[in-house]
Amino acid sequence: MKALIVVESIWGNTEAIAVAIGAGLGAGAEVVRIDAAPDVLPAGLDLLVVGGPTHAFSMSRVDTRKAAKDQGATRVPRLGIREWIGKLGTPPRGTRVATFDTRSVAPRLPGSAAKKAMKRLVKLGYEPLAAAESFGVYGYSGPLEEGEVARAEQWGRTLAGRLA
Ligand SMILES: Cc1cc2nc3c(=O)[nH]c(=O)nc-3n(C[C@H](O)[C@H](O)[C@H](O)COP(=O)(O)O)c2cc1C
Repeated sequence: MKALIVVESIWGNTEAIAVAIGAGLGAGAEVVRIDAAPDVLPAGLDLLVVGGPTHAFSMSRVDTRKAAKDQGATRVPRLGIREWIGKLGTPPRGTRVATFDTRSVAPRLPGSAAKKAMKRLVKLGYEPLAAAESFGVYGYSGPLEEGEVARAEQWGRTLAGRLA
């Protein structure tokens, strides 16, 4: 099984979820930060997993990442999953996809980057392996809601089970 997990993260919460999903997926899963994500996907990929923070009800944009910087974030990626997905072409037939996001649970804000990402990826020709999934963080910078790392690892195991 070959899986690539591409993650955008500003304060590290979404990245921690990505690492846990990778552990759940098991051997053959690789986590890559958005800044280092390849524009052309590796050959023989069984599963692409894409995750990012929910910003303004959707995937981040230049202005929302700037807003994060203005709030003191120091590790703001130069591009987000929205722009990265925009560079992807049609995948080989049968390439599966899963998407996840983090979003604020206190205060509880609406929106899901994962749902928007899934819509774009399905339009490109990826086949969904699971419904878009969300994980909770407190406020903008976190930490993650209790139990979310374990739930992410379990979600990774579920994905691996569906691929088998
Ligand atoms: C500019 C901005 C807009 C945000 N908008 C939303 C939102 O619409 N809905 C939501 O649930 N969370 C929102 N958040 C909270 C983010 O989802 C939260 O910062 C993110 O999950 C943290 O993940 P990270 O540490 O990986 O960056 C927003 C955060 C920022 C900085």
